[in-house]
Amino acid sequence: MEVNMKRIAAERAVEWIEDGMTVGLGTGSTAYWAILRIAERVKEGLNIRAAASSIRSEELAKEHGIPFVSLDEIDRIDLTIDGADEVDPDLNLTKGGGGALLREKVLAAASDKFVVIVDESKVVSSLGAFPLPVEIVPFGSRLTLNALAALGGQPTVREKDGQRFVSDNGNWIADCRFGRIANPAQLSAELNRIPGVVDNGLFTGMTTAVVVGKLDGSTSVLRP
Ligand SMILES: O=C[C@H](O)[C@H](O)[C@H](O)COP(=O)(O)O
Repeated sequence: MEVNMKRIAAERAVEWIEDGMTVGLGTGSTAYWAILRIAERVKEGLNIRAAASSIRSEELAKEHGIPFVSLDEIDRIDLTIDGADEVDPDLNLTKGGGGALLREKVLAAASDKFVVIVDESKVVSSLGAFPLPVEIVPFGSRLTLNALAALGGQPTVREKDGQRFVSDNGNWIADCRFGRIANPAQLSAELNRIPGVVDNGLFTGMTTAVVVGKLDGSTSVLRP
């Protein structure tokens, strides 16, 4: 039987959720499995409340009966579980393949623990093979794209099903190709200095642990 590496990583991370916690829900095909497992644990009696990093994760969680809390009602999140597109040896991440990077970063920054769940193909020696998503405001986008290009990002505005992709926040995503990213924190700061950039998919110094699902059916946990 084929091993579902995303699912085993997700289910292992969900074991870390304890009664009474406020839990942040990530977005994507790996976070999907975490949400389903959390829903099972809630049905078994786990008492938590959850906040989500995207409209689709919120809908999935509500559909499966996970008690929900608005971010406007809380000051901290105990534990957020989310996927990633790449993880480097320092546990810096590229995120935003699904376009949810801004809300994901808002949740991660407010979380006491930020646990990342990936299959082993996402663990890389340096970030950059996966195009870096950058969320930009539509206003003046040509100027913002010029600034991203000047930094060496070769930006492409994301499309989905032949239409411009619009984030949950009404913004666009510029997928950038910087090649190997030698200093993720520095690049992240440079990107966020561009006025039309809302945020970018580099998550540096935020990760508490990475749970890696492996082809042999095992998991491993990476810590900074
Ligand atoms: O915007 C999407 C998120 O950052 C996802 O967590 C990331 O793209 C990983 O997604 P997946 O688990 O589907 O590979």
